[in-house]
Amino acid sequence: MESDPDPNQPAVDPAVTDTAADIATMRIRGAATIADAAAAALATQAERSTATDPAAFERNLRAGARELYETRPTAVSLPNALRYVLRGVEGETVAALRKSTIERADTFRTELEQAQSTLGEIGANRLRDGDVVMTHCHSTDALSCIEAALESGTHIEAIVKETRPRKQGHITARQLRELGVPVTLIVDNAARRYLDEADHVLVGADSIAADGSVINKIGTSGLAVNARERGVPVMVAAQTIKLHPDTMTGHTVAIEMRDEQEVLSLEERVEIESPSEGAESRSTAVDGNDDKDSSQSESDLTVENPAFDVTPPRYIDAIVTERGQFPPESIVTLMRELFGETTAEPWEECVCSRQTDHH
Ligand SMILES: O=P(O)(O)OC[C@H]1O[C@H](OP(=O)(O)O)[C@H](O)[C@@H]1O
Repeated sequence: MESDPDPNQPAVDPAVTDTAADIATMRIRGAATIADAAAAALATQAERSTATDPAAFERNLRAGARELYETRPTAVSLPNALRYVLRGVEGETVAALRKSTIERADTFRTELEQAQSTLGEIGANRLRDGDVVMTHCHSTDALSCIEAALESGTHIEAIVKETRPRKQGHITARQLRELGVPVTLIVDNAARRYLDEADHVLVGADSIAADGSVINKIGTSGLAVNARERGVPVMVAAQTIKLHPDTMTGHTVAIEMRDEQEVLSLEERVEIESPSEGAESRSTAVDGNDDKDSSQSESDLTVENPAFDVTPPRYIDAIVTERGQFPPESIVTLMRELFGETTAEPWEECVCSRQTDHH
């Protein structure tokens, strides 16, 4: 086994860096899936760490956790997963620390899967035979409710919102069709019209704040307001790993702003800004020509691409978790029970950090 080249600068394993890149670029996406991948990456970091002493091992692990944490800011399942794993790291030797990290990550992943399936069974109780469910984005927690309903013989149909700009609605449509659910795919702007045909709005969550606000894919809040106006109940399917502990102490949830090119390609930007310049300027822009890049930065055409929005609790009928169904206003009691007063950053949680503090 190689020795650690520089124990003061622990190397993050390339597989962890790859997972972080996949999360940042959304090849790995969805709050629960991100949490699962982050826990798996920490186990990989532990498994492959070349550290020869406990302090170096701990630095390795914390560096990996930090790299994963810094990928996307909104889904709290990511820091909650890192915190869960790091809290279970214990032992006096590298071998013991490694073993406990891997076991803790495995436990986390198993519990995540179990929580989703329990949540699904609870959520399915809200769905009646023949109900039509309108979905937004793609949520494995929301789909778990539909899957459980189908398993108990309940017939469900779905109206699936496309979900611009990344069209995660296509993933939802594909998975629902695989389950045999009749699907009507609509553009986001058609949602209010089709609410007349829906019995439920069913969405997931990236984070849930202490006041019961739900942070989910951009467009959720408008959908919920329209659903309230049309008398369609809004159900949020969210494992407790989506509860955001920092909001108990007054912090707000950061809303991720993503790249403008998810909304407007460079070519489309040129079409808007200089339609008369024709194909030549389009191709230089697409090639990433430096002059074009600098003119873009000086442009007065601004594209904003927030990935999430906040739905106030008054527009939500129920938050369904693996611990039961809650009115949004009462979710804080569950948060206190589960998290206590936790506010530390996930990489500060590692038990062995106490050892490095003395150095
Ligand atoms: O954990 P599950 O229920 O799978 O997904 C929860 C939420 O994560 C997704 O975010 P993104 O597509 O990663 O930006 C959507 O906002 C979805 O509702």
